[in-house]
Amino acid sequence: MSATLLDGKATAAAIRVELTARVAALAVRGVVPGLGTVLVGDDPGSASYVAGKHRDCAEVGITSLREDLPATASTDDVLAAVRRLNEDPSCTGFIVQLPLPPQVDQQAVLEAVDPAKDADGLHPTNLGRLVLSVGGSLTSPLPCTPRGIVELLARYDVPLAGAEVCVIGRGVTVGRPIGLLLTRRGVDATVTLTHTRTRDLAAAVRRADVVVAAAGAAGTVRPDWVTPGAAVLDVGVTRVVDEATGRARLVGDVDPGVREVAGWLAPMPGGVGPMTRAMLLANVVDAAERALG
Ligand SMILES: Nc1nc(=O)c2c([nH]1)NC[C@@H]1CN(c3ccc(C(=O)N[C@@H](CCC(=O)O)C(=O)O)cc3)C=[N+]21
Repeated sequence: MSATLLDGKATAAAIRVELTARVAALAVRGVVPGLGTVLVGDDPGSASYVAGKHRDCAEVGITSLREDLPATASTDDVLAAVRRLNEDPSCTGFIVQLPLPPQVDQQAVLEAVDPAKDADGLHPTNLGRLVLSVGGSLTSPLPCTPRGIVELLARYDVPLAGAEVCVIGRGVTVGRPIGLLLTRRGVDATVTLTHTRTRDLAAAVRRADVVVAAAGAAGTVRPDWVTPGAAVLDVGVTRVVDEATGRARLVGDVDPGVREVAGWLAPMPGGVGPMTRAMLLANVVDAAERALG
């Protein structure tokens, strides 16, 4: 038996249709949401992600604004771009594409974003609000990938209440915040956060009903570690060069054999990535609705 695919591509497309209707309703009230992006340098991967975000915006009726800076930009140059978007009323939400070049103070840049316009949900104020809200409604933006994962699991009715979740990877965009979402009242999962120094990763994965693989290391999750029927979400993206063809391709953290053991699988590509993009749009539309009251 092969796992049921958690189809992030199709789910994200359905979410974009829902968002298109909400954007049309905002237009009736005289508001057009606008997503800004700050892109520093010319990394082809980052450029292609940013281009994808602007395509998504066009599809749902969100205006896009771009601040493209050279790879040599200083912290002050990036802070100036952030301030322009903070002050631009046509920009209702924006992101600073990560990673930033080493000479730019990433922490200072993320803190300079107006928390009300933080489409990534990565501003300290919004991460803090997430820490502080154990239950009840959260009106601040959520980090896009964690929100996308919870949304994908919910739409496929993967049980989370009382479930054991193993998160692999302690990164700020996925591993650290996702436990906060999954342990909220009403979601009620139990979360183990593992990382490169975890003593027995295999044992932690074997206990899990849900595995979130966000380590960024190809083949981390072995088929014999996965409990039959578990849900496995592949969040890793690693560039590998094919020995035979010499061509680069992207691979996830999950060994291909896991598909035969898992009950559900969010593959890479086609799983969590498209959901991340859809949640960015959702954060922008949410912010525009909140601004109207
Ligand atoms: N401020 C900021 N916010 C981000 O959200 C952010 C970032 N910086 N830096 C880089 C990472 C990476 N990321 C991805 C989003 C979608 C796919 C995606 O849609 N991937 C496709 C395959 C690749 C493709 O088709 O381009 C898929 O999984 O099906 C991948 C990666 C967002 N990031």
